[in-house]
Amino acid sequence: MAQTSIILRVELIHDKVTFGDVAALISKSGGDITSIDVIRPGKESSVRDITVDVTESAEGPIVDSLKQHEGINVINVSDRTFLVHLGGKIEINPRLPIKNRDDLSRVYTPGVARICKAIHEQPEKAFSLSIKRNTVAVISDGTAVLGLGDIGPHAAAPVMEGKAMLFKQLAGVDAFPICLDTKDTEEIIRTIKTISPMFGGINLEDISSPRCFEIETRLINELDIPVFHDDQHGTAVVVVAGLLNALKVVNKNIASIRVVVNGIGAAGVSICKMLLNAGVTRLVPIDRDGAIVRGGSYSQPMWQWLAKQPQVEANEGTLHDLVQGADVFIGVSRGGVLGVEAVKQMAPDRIVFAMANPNPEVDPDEALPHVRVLATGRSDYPNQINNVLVFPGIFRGALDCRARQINEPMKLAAARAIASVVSESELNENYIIPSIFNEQVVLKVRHAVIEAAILTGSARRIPKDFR
Ligand SMILES: NC(=O)c1ccc[n+]([C@@H]2O[C@H](COP(=O)([O-])OP(=O)(O)OC[C@H]3O[C@@H](n4cnc5c(N)ncnc54)[C@H](O)[C@@H]3O)[C@@H](O)[C@H]2O)c1
Ligand SMILES: O=C(O)C[C@H](O)C(=O)O
Ligand SMILES: [Mg+2]
Repeated sequence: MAQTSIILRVELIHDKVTFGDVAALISKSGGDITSIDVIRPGKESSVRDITVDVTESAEGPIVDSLKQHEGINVINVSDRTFLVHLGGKIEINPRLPIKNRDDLSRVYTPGVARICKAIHEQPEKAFSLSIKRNTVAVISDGTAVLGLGDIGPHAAAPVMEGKAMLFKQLAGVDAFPICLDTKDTEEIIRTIKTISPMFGGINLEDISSPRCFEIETRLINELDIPVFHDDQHGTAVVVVAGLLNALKVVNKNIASIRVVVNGIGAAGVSICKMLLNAGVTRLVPIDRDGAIVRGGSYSQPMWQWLAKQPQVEANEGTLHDLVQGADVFIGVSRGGVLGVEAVKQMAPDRIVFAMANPNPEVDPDEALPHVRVLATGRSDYPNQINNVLVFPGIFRGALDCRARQINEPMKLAAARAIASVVSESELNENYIIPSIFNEQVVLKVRHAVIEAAILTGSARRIPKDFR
């Protein structure tokens, strides 16, 4: 259940109600008071702001119970999550002020014309004389937004703005959110190619499968800047990083574990591929109609590819049948599809990565007593496996070395770099993956990505610290 935080502004009539009564009502309806501010003290009545952590479903009952109580006047209810979204979360700022005519004639006509001509003569100068070198487009069509599904381009915007904030804060990358009002593969490809001149990289986001595979492959081939579908590869990189460390905690070898991946969409396909590259020998990919089995026949090219891999199991069945005896469950499907009873059927020292957002495949509180290592995509539990550990550092590295593409060796290097941020002595069940606020993450990912880009010939420039 999604957790939120609300601020209740209430007036208390003192001869009818005490603050203790208010606190009891809130707590009885499932709210957790985190702070209280007195806005207006008074003898007969007072006004307070009460900040309360609630699940979305508890918000209504709390407000109703307060309203129904004599002596409590609910003046306002504001949701802190809504408040931070008022007016959007990012803005564009000039890098220098225009203070006089002289400045004006340099940044604008006539001065700017010389810069235009220079770029016209040598197009690669766009990287040094425009925002291109540090700017990434975060592009979605709104069809697979978090685990919310096809909610359209307008509703997708807050996620893309959030990614842009993270790009800037964590890696200094200027990212611009773009939501396209089309689901047509060709139109998406054409549009992205058309707007690409301003950008040094393209981060595709929340585009549903299987269209995301063709869109990404075509753009990689047709553009000379890196194109990276975050939900595929960002997720796969962070999953592999987390799994490498989780296996150390439970003392199991990657070559001997049996791994169930549930949800073979954008994230699931890329995770399966990367797991095979990392050495998994027993893989059970499952989508909503059951397992994708070795030797099976599927219309989706990526599923057909999986059906040809020798490490993919041949047994048909549902998630609940096949999760029995598994060492690892990785969910990138939908909230709540794995009950805790199924978790109990897994092998001892089980590892569960329930990564559907915003609600994981299994309730973390229910699963925790029954697993050795649990990770989710959320920030309110330990072991947050989220692609935010990947995209800022990968693009920082790719932009700094002007990479043509973000290739497999660059992704693997990123996974190892993330895993390495957690030292052997720090590693434990609740700490398999570094915090996104750990500054080592972007630094190490950037470094590893540039090194791999240089070695594989993807880099078009050697950054100063590598010369
Ligand atoms: N934590 C992270 O960093 C992270 C990253 C990417 C995606 N995700 C989450 O993973 C989920 C999938 O994202 P995506 O971009 O791959 O979406 P997607 O739409 O490309 O893929 C989802 C897949 O799950 C399948 N599915 C749906 N219900 C299922 C069920 N009951 N059992 C098995 N499979 C089922 C769909 O058929 C589809 O193939 C979302 O909830 C998303 O928020 C998390
Ligand atoms: O946006 C996130 O938090 C992770 C991921 O990109 C997702 O789509 O769920
Ligand atoms: Mg996403």
